[in-house]
Amino acid sequence: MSEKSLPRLGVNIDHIATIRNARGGDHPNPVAGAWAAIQAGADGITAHLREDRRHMHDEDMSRLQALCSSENIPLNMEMAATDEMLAIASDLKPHAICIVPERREERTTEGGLDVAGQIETLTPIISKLNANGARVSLFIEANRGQIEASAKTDAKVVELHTGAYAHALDDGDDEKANKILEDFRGCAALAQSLGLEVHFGHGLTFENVAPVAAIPECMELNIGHFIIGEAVFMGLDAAIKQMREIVTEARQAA
Ligand SMILES: CC(=O)[C@@H](O)[C@H](O)COP(=O)(O)O
Ligand SMILES: NCC(=O)COP(=O)(O)O
Repeated sequence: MSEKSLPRLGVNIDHIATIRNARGGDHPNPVAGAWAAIQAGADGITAHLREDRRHMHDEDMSRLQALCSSENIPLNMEMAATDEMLAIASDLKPHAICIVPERREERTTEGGLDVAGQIETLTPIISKLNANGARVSLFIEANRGQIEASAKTDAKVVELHTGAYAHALDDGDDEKANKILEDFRGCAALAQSLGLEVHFGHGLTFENVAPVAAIPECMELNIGHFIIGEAVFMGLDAAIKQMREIVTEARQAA
């Protein structure tokens, strides 16, 4: 079988900071976690600086950027489209920025960004981030209207939110999960045809990642909560390597 291009594996280290913050000290340190993830073969580090700073803190982001640039590994900063975050990102200059929706009261990122409904406010922010040297992605649901709107901005990438797919499988609703996978395939092809690179992320696990990794347009997967949780049982190195193995096998078999 000929070698197929493999999706990059971005490891999201937010929830190392969640554990650290439970006690307010410095352990476990997310930057040390990022270093360990890089040693285990992560292709990139993803970190979400939330407006409420529930996990990553500003100084974590500066230290992550220093680590990633010295290791020559891309840092993907997730952020809301606010003036505060734009100013931080402009100083930090990470390799990539993923603009995500944020609701202060939410438990996690519960949906995709409404690019179609906010195109006027998002476009100048994306342009400023681009001018600052970042590759900008938009975290959206697999919806054709959102993809078409994303292509009208200066963003180079869309990351399709896999949360609803993961929840459908958790609920045993295979029919719904399969329908969402069909949407992923159609939307990934549409996005690529419009010149957008396609990433996927949120709620991905050893159990559910394979069909997503098999989508030929998928260039990057961003996975955090499950890998960090699984590291409690098998170690971070083994969890990342196992995820990489599943992703590679899925893509090679596609
Ligand atoms: C956008 C996204 O999906 C990530 O930010 C990730 O889920 C981080 O964890 P929380 O959503 O729990 O902050
Ligand atoms: N953009 C999604 C991400 O970075 C990781 O999401 P999760 O695996 O923590 O749910």
